[in-house]
Amino acid sequence: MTDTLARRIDGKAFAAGLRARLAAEIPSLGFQPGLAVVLVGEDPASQVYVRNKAQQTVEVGMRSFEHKLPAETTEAEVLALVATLNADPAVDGILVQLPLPKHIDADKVLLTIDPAKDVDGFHPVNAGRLATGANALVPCTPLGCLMLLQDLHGSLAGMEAVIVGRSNIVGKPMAQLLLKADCTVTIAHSRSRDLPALCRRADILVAAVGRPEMIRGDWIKPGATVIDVGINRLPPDASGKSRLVGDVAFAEAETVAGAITPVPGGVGPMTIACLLHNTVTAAKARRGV
Ligand SMILES: NC(=O)C1=CN([C@@H]2O[C@H](COP(=O)(O)OP(=O)(O)OC[C@H]3O[C@@H](n4cnc5c(N)ncnc54)[C@H](OP(=O)(O)O)[C@@H]3O)[C@@H](O)[C@H]2O)C=CC1
Ligand SMILES: Nc1nc(=O)c2c([nH]1)NC[C@@H]1CN(c3ccc(C(=O)N[C@@H](CCC(=O)O)C(=O)O)cc3)C=[N+]21
Repeated sequence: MTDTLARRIDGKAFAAGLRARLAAEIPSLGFQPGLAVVLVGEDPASQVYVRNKAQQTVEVGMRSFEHKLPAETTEAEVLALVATLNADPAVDGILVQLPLPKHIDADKVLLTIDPAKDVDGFHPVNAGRLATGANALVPCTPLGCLMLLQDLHGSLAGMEAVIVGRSNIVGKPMAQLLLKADCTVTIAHSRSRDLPALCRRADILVAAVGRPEMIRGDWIKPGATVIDVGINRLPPDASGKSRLVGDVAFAEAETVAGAITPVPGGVGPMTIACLLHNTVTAAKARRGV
């Protein structure tokens, strides 16, 4: 423990700045980038998230195309919609909200998205490009984490980074980005031995597990930078309020860490801002600007 609390990394403010820079750039492009979001089913959390995305898309001056389909939609219908969006010249970015209902093969849907419009960066072509150091559309959440880290530290060269979680959406692309930024990278997962000891090596600790407050204060090296990707909604307490917490026990961690992202207000807002950023990048590349 140290006497001072960790610096809180304000992802919400950084994301607002990023959106303001996009809003300033878009009028000079000579065309209006368009983002299509596909939502299958009625999951209330996804509906809120998709509404936020659509609102922020319009606020920065882009076109938003929302496709809300009922939960019973067939896989063939989703594939046909993606094909239509691939062919639509007004659409620069396509995002299919995950998770999809169980009867739809998500990998098959992601493979159908034109890699040039894959603003989530989930298509294997973009994952392969990122892994080999080529120009890629990079998954939004890890891209947002990298921006926060570079804003705080400048160069990350030589730093020990430990990422807990190895999903294709967060953990793996985060590792690729930190490796590219010259960190020494360790990826931990559910089969890792002595996770607390692994975490204590980290100058940069990224938590992307999906387990509320799993990472404790005494797993953190004093002064380390902690990036908490986890978004976990706890069941309502006695007063009926449900609370959002990360994968890190924040109150403990902030007495040890040098800097830490809060939940909410940390990584989450960066994900949406990076989605808009990727849409502008994809639009410029496709239209040869
Ligand atoms: N802020 C944002 O914008 C976003 C937040 N999220 C949040 O981030 C979190 C992670 O998401 P995502 O990557 O999609 O999740 P996944 O469930 O796809 O992956 C979780 C990873 O954590 C690992 N894991 C699970 N339990 C343990 C454990 N006890 N010890 C060590 N590792 C463990 C798993 O290991 P294994 O591979 O061995 O099973 C897996 O690699 C979630 O809370 C999600 O809601 C996700 C996307 C965007
Ligand atoms: N194809 C696809 N791409 C995604 O990027 C994707 C997805 N599917 N499915 C779901 C996850 C989750 N995700 C979040 C994004 C922003 C916040 C966010 O803005 N959070 C705010 C507020 C959250 C709240 O109050 O509910 C915050 O952390 O401050 C959260 C979660 C993107 N995901």
